[in-house]
Amino acid sequence: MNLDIYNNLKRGVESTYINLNPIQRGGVLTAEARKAVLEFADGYSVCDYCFESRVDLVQKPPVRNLSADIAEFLNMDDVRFTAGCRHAKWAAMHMVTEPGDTIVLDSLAHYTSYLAAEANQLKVVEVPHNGYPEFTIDPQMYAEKFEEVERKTGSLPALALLTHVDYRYGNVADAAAVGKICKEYGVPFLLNTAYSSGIMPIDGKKLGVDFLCASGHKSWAASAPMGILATTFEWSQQVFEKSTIRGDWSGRGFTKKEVALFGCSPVFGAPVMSLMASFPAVVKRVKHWNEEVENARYLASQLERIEGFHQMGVKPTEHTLVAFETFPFYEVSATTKRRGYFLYHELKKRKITGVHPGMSKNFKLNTYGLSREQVEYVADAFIDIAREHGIKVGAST
Ligand SMILES: Cc1ncc(COP(=O)(O)O)c(C=O)c1O
Repeated sequence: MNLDIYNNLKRGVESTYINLNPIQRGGVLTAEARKAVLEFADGYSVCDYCFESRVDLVQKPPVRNLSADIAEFLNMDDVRFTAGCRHAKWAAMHMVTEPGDTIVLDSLAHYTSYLAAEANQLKVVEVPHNGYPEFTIDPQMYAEKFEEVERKTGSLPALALLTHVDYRYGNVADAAAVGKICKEYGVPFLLNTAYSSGIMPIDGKKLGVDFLCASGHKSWAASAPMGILATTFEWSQQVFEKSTIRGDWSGRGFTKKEVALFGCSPVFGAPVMSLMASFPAVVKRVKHWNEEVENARYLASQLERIEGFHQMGVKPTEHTLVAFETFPFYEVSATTKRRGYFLYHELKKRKITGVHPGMSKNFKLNTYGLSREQVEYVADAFIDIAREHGIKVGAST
């Protein structure tokens, strides 16, 4: 065993570079969060003053307040902290469905939605998207799928899941319309806000959401693994059901512990404290969502000046995660020694990172949190790379 490899660990990504990695933009810590992470880095440091056997009830540091404030911020009634959005989805499914049930989900759902269903022994029925180039989800298709499930199984689906913003094209789905259909049919509605809450304003009640799942490390400026499961008063008791198990020999029971949270939230320590320390900044930043989208639209318009480049998904984009089809770069890659990696290296030379190494035919990027100057710099860099490789660039409009 060579233990030296664990010394002096470094991330290997220059902090001065512009990072366009779609999954990373919304999880960049605030300065306050960096301080809190150091202060609470030790294992169970959040539990110094735990008197009620659950992290979400701890008052010093104010985790109890944070739960209530996040519920208010999302316009939901009750909140718990989970090990990522994936755990939140698993937990909601686990507590409101039975093995063998069917759930309906959008065909742009993240793999963790499918795996959460699989781990709960659920069958999935997909709502199709409308295909190239927009890939949108028609909310009305949820009603069609509900009826299809009822015809085939004799009962309505146990749950409907919608990915509010999908990870492939950054399309913002019409959650309110899906929420309304769910209410009409009486199907519980789970909204995956991994790419929306924490960066854009979300009102769970307005959207008709029963279970709102969020990702702290993706969109709330928190350290991983951090997730949020928010629900309504109607569901709270069932979703956060307390343990009833009893040792047959010892007679021991754990009646304060919540089953789907493994008793106590599994994210005490750095994750929850970074979420807490970033929360005031998050409350403020969602108010600037329109400016963020304007930056992404600007970048898309500049990249589309490059002949053969097309933005995919809804146009103009309604999110900061944007996907592009970039065939001319693919053609260039075939002529360079570095093949598909040429783009990665060209960007790296310009101190830009986060576009997946090896991608040149299409890629996605995220401008969230970048200044306008940084976005302009990125646009100029892509245009520069195109010109250097003989690709035509149209005039700026
Ligand atoms: C749409 C979507 N949902 C969920 C996840 C997973 O979130 P977490 O890592 O918090 O479990 C991702 C991660 O990329 C995602 O894109």
